[in-house]
Amino acid sequence: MQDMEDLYQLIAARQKNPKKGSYTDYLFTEGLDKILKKVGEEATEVVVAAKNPDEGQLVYETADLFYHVLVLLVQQGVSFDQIKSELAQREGKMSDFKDRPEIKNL
Ligand SMILES: N=c1c2ncn([C@@H]3O[C@H](COP(=O)(O)OP(=O)(O)OP(=O)(O)O)[C@@H](O)[C@H]3O)c2ncn1[C@@H]1O[C@H](COP(=O)(O)O)[C@@H](O)[C@H]1O
Repeated sequence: MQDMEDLYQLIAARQKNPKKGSYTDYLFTEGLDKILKKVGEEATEVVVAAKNPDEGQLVYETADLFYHVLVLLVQQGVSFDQIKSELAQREGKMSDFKDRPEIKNL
């Protein structure tokens, strides 16, 4: 089994030591705009899949999106720990969203 952090590290290793013929290497060679295009496409495919009764398709497209987002983070020099820290510091802070004025006025 490969978790997200392992996959991030593998992608970072591909950037450091390019592997000829690798799709990941192809994305890094093409650069930021290509990676952004893929993230956008994959996000759209997740949206379409979620409206489809086939749960497997949603799982497949979500995995594609996660992979491409990890490639984007590596490309931009954002570490996996930065994402983990951001999520961790939100823990317990988001539960009072109903008290926000903009929510109360809905
Ligand atoms: N998780 C993934 C993963 N998910 C999706 N993809 C690739 O993402 C592409 C998405 O398919 P599309 O049809 O949208 O794109 P395409 O037509 O192939 O290519 P484009 O010209 O559109 O870019 C496919 O080519 C998939 O192979 C992935 N490629 C690699 N990984 C992981 O990354 C690791 C390292 O991969 P490589 O370095 O590429 O061997 C692998 O061991 C895998 O674990």
